[in-house]
Amino acid sequence: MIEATLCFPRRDVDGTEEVLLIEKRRGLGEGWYNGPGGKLEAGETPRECAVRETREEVGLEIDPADLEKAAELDFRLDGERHTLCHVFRTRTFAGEPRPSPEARPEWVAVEAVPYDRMWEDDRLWLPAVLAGETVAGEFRFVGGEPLDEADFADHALERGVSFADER
Ligand SMILES: Nc1[nH]c(=O)nc2c1ncn2[C@H]1C[C@H](O)[C@@H](COP(=O)(O)OP(=O)(O)OP(=O)(O)O)O1
Repeated sequence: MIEATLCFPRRDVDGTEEVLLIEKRRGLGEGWYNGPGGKLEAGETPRECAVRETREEVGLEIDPADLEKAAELDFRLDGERHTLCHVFRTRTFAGEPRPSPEARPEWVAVEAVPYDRMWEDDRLWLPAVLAGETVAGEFRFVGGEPLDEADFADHALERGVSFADER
């Protein structure tokens, strides 16, 4: 099973709530919008991975302590656990987003998140994450690798979960 992260930086511009998304330029979900993120490296905690991936992909610096854990997503493919994704959000970061070979960053109004250009599961959990809730979800795909070409089948979502035991 792969362990991965997603990070959603937030800001308020003259009363409009925005979230930093990326258009992914390569890898899983290429061509779709998502948060910065990626796979854990050996010895890394999810929090450390989210900080590193956000730095590598869009150039923002985040103190790991400023990340708030928002979700745990269990992506299953053909009945097997495929990817466990840890989702974080933060309003505290340094720097200006810049593009990289992996990602083209874009500040988007929370009211205008392009769900039709994202993973099909995102519309089920991202609104809650952007509303400040905590969620745990299981999302089942069928049809074989790669995950981003499989068919989304069904899901279960729990709200108001506690991540107190986060490593
Ligand atoms: N169903 C899904 N919905 C979603 O929103 N994000 C998903 C997802 N399944 C995987 N992801 C995200 C989690 C993680 O941020 C990313 C993993 O993609 P990659 O394998 O391309 O990782 P990396 O960006 O680390 O790539 P490498 O640099 O090649 O390791 O995709």
